[in-house]
Amino acid sequence: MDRAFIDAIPKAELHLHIEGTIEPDHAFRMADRNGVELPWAGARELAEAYAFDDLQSFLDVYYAVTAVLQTRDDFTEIAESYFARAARQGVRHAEIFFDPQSHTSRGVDIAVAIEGLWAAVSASSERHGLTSSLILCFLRDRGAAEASTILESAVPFLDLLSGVGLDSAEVGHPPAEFEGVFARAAELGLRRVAHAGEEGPPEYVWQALDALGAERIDHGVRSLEDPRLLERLVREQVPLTVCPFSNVRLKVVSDLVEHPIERMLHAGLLVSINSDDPAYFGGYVGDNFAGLAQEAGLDAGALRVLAENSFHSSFLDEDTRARHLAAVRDHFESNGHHE
Ligand code: HPA
Ligand SMILES: [Zn+2]
Repeated sequence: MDRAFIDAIPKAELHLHIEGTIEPDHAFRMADRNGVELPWAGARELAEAYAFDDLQSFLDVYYAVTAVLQTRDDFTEIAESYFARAARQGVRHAEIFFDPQSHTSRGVDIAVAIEGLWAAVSASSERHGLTSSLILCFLRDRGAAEASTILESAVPFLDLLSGVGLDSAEVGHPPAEFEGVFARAAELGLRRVAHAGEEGPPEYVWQALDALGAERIDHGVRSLEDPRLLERLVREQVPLTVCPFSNVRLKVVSDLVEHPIERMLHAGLLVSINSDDPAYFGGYVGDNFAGLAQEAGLDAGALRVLAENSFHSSFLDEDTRARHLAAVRDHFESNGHHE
């Protein structure tokens, strides 16, 4: 399969942290413009810091770089750059995460983040040919009380949000602690997703489903360790948004060849492929698809199912989903990759 064919597969991206799309050179351009001192000498030194041992070692760099984001335009600009790159790799719909606490904790108002991102989201269809929406994530290591405060501060912007999520350092911060916050989010009409089973145990996936009412699990790769959980995820067709490059870079798996994505597909799980933090983990969603094809040997049939799953896992309405699924079918059939 050639790269152009892979990039042209219509895809939805459902696990993408917008703060994880700031490329090193862009970070330094914004830092210079805003008079922010980054703790690296330049873009090359920053890129060299992208050798991670685990989730926490990545998060330390990721939060440090968010300091460059100061104005509405900065937020608009990073979302614009992401949409431009994503569109070139076949993304037709993106449900993007943002971490407001990483901004409010530095004195940047939540309105700056949401309004800045919204300017790009609301224009993404016209400018980049892809639809998009915003999912507000709570930083689980900052606790439930702060999550409640941030959720209430987002209420004036409810129309600009599609859902809430849960991210940041997983181990030691079980989903059940956020039961009340997620219940309130549901009451506000927001969709619910949660990171679970990345570094944390299968028990956290159970909690995300049962205590939080999560409609999608972000990562969830450790679910394979629990046969009862696996059976439930298959039976209920709970979407798992898997991020292969991220899993390799954060040492959740040793390399792409060892990645369990094919096992997950064969088990009947509703898995999709996503880039997580593409500026940090070696590539965007098309790069993840291409990596799996080249290194892990995934064939056209597998890539097709993964692309279809991305739309099945999205919060798009039925008609829109059906339109995207027809585009996936046309892509494979008109290019001679019949199953
Ligand atoms: O992969 C992730 N896991 C948890 N928190 C995150 N914040 C950005 N990326 C991640
Ligand atoms: Zn993530």
